[in-house]
Amino acid sequence: ALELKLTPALTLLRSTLDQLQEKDTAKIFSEPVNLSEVPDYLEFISQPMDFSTMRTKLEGHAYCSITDLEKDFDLMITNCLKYNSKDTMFHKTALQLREVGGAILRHAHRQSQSIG
Ligand SMILES: CCOC(=O)c1ccc2c(c1)NC(=O)[C@@H](C)N2
Repeated sequence: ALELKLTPALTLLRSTLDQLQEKDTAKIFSEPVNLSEVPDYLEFISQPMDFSTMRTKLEGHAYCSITDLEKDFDLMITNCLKYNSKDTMFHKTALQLREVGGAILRHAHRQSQSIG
């Protein structure tokens, strides 16, 4: 039935998002960049993204596949790499999260193929 078919897909999306967020130990990606703290952020970044926004989208059925989730993860990382210069903790942290996140997403893609 439909409800049985959808549940594994949502469960895989949730567990993948949880695994990605767990690797953000400094929690710099947990919430949207604070625009009062970083007033020029939107001059450089047209589409902000963060894990709380991704979770709201996930629960709102905005992601139909792991690929959809991966697109927002990549957006979040590239925003950080663009805005923050190479010598910042933010930039270095984003590079590391991109690597470890890639492995998590590759595994999730494989699992997704097996649940159809
Ligand atoms: C309370 C001050 O917080 C920040 O200035 C700040 C807090 C979190 C941030 C960030 C800035 N910049 C970023 O690019 C993303 C990755 N995270």
